[in-house]
Amino acid sequence: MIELENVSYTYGDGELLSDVSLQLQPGSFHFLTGPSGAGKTTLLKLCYGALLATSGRMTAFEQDIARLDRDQMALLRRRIGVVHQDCRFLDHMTLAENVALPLMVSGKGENAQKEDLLELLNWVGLGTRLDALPPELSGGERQRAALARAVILSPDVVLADEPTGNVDWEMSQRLLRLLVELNKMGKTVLIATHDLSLIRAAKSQVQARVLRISQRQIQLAGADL
Ligand SMILES: Nc1ncnc2c1ncn2[C@@H]1O[C@H](COP(=O)(O)OP(=O)(O)OP(=O)(O)O)[C@@H](O)[C@H]1O
Repeated sequence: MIELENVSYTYGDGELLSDVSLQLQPGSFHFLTGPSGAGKTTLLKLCYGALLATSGRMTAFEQDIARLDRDQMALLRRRIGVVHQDCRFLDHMTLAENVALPLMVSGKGENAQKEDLLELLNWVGLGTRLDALPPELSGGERQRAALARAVILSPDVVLADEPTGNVDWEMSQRLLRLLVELNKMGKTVLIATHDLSLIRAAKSQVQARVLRISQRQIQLAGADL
């Protein structure tokens, strides 16, 4: 579904990822871990085409990401939902409007059903917060809204960058359950996190592969987490 073949990435002052190969199979669940600055966010950006590999080949849905034109890239982005580390809401728009934004941008806003939006917001437990403005939301509410926005276009793949950053343990478990639920619906899920206790907690809920970025390489983490 998403494949990296001998991918390297350099920001300018040295190579961050070196000759990395990885496959995300349809319906799989992955954690991506590693120390701060190891390149987790960068790897996610390569997966959804926000960055292009310095060398090597990135494939998504059997298409070479580097060869996509603007329209093809837009279609790719619809098939990959991203929960960004910093959530990135527009503060003058309500929670419901923010979550619905991808529908508007993709031209699906006209046909969108209010009931579907409400169902999605109920699913993340925000059905009563539709009119709240982003600055009024708690950290956990923001993260759940970001998750709802990431999946509103029914993507095949969900990439979540530290989705449980800045929330307490109970909320991180709630977010994890939502991501596991998405995976059980057939979506491929990749979570970048430095929170090893989250990974341990997931073990009883889902069969997940744990990848670790270390010294510019990606390794499969052992059972010693
Ligand atoms: N746009 C950029 N230009 C130059 N360097 C960058 C840029 N973005 C990230 N970096 C650097 O690349 C390295 C990896 O950053 P990245 O955000 O991918 O790591 P990360 O593993 O996600 O870190 P964290 O866990 O702290 O979020 C860092 O040293 C960072 O400073």
